[in-house]
Amino acid sequence: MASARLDLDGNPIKPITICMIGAGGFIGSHLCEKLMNETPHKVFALDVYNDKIKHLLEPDTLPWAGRIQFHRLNIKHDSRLEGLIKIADLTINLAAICTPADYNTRPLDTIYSNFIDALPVVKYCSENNKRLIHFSTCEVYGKTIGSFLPKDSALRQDPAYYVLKEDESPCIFGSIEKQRWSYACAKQLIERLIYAEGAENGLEFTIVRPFNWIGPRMDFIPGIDGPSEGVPRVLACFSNNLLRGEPLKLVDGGQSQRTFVYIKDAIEAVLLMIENPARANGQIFNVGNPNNEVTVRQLAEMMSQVYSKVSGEAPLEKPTIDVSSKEFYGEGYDDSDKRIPDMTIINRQLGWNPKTSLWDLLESTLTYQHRTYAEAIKKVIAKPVAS
Ligand SMILES: NC(=O)c1ccc[n+]([C@@H]2O[C@H](COP(=O)([O-])OP(=O)(O)OC[C@H]3O[C@@H](n4cnc5c(N)ncnc54)[C@H](O)[C@@H]3O)[C@@H](O)[C@H]2O)c1
Ligand SMILES: O=C(O)[C@H]1O[C@H](OP(=O)(O)OP(=O)(O)OC[C@H]2O[C@@H](n3ccc(=O)[nH]c3=O)[C@H](O)[C@@H]2O)[C@H](O)[C@@H](O)[C@@H]1O
Repeated sequence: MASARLDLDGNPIKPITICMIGAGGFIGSHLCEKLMNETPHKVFALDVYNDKIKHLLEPDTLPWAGRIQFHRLNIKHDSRLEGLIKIADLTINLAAICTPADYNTRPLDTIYSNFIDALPVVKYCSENNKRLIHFSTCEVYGKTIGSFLPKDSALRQDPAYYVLKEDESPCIFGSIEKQRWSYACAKQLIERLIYAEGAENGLEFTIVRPFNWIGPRMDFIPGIDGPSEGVPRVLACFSNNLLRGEPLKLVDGGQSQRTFVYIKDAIEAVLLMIENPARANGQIFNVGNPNNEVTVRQLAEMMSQVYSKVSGEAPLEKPTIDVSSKEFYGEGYDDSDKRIPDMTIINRQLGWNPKTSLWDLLESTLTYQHRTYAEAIKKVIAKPVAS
C-alpha cells in the first residue's frame, strides 16, 4: 500500500471533495491536473467551457476517471450551484473576467463578474459552514506609494515604498474615470466581504492574491482559439506577435514592472493551502516570485530571445514597437507601476517558495506555444484574403 500523504504538521491528509468554480480556465486547468495526478481528492469542475481540461475528462479509462466531474454551468443563474457547494468539503472560486482590456471597455461586466456573481458563492459557503478559497488579485494593491514620490527621490529605492504586504500596504487606485480600476475595486470589496463573513459569522476562508502567474494554456491566441480582435494578457499578446513574426507592442513605452511566477510553482502553493487548512484559514496570501522582476520592455526582449532559441527562427531586427495605452486599450486605461510581493506570510504559514527563473519558465512556455500554435498560424497567414 502507498504510504499516507502527510500535511505540514505530520497528520495524514484525508481525501476531500472540492467544488472548483472556473475550473476550465488557465489556473483551474493546472490545479485540476495537479489534483488528479498527485492527490486522491475529488473535483466537481464548474465552468461554461471545458476545452482546457478535456484531456482530464476523456477517455473514461484515465487513471483518475470518476474523481473529476464536469458541470457546464454559469454561476450567474444556475440553481445547481448551492447543491454542489453543499455536498463538497471545500469551494475554490476562480471564476472572473480578468483581462485588463475588459476593465475599461466592459466595466459593468467586470464589476458584476468579480463582485456580484461571487456573492452567492460566499453566502452558500457561510450558511453551510463550508471552507472557501477565493481568488483575488495583486491588483488590489493598485499603485505603489513610491510612484507618487518625485522621479529623482532616493526613497523610490527603499523597499518600504514599494514592497506589497498583505497586512500593511494600502490599496491605491486611480480616479473613477480611470475605469481600469473597476476590477481591482470589485476584487477589494469581495475580499472585505469574505473577511467580514469570517469575523462575524465564522466563515473559514483563504484569499489568494496571485502576482502574474504565467505558463501554458494562458488565455488565447487571437484568430486561432479566441476572437481575432480580442486582447489577452501580456504573455499571450507577445506570444501571438512572436508566432506571427510581428514586433511586440509596448504600451506607453513598456516601463511598468512586473514579477512573473511559473504556474507550476504557484499551483504548489495552492495545494499547500488546500491540504493545510489550519495554517491557511483566515489568511490572505501573496503568491508570486519577487526574484523574477522585469520591465515589460525587458520581458519583450527576453521573450524574443527565448522564442528564437525554441523555434530556430532568427529574432526580428526591430523586435518591439511603441503604442499608446489609448490606442491599445482605449479610454480609461491606467497601470500598476510595480509589483513586488512580500513573502513573509506564505513562508511562515506554508513554507512555500517559488523555484523557476524567468528564463526557464519562458523557455518551457514558449516551447509549448510554438508546438501548439505555429502550424495553425502558418495556415492562417498563408490563406489568401477574400477580395
Ligand atoms: N492568472 C493570473 O496570474 C491571475 C492573477 C491575478 C488574479 N487571478 C485571478 O485568478 C482567477 C482565475 O484566473 P485565470 O487566469 O485562470 O483566468 P481564466 O479566465 O483563464 O479563468 C476563469 C474561468 O472562469 C470561468 N467563468 C467566468 N465567469 C463564469 C461564470 N459566470 N460561470 C462559470 N464560469 C465562469 C471562465 O469561463 C474561465 O474558464 C480569477 O479570479 C483571476 O481574477 C489570476
Ligand atoms: O496577472 C496578475 O497578477 C493580474 O494582473 C493582470 O494585469 P496586468 O499585469 O496589468 O496585465 P497584463 O495584460 O499581463 O499586462 C502587463 C503589462 O504589459 C503591458 N502590455 C500588455 C500587452 C501588450 O501587448 N503590450 C504591453 O505592453 C500592459 O500595459 C501592462 O503594463 C490582470 O489584471 C489579471 O490577470 C491579474 O489580476
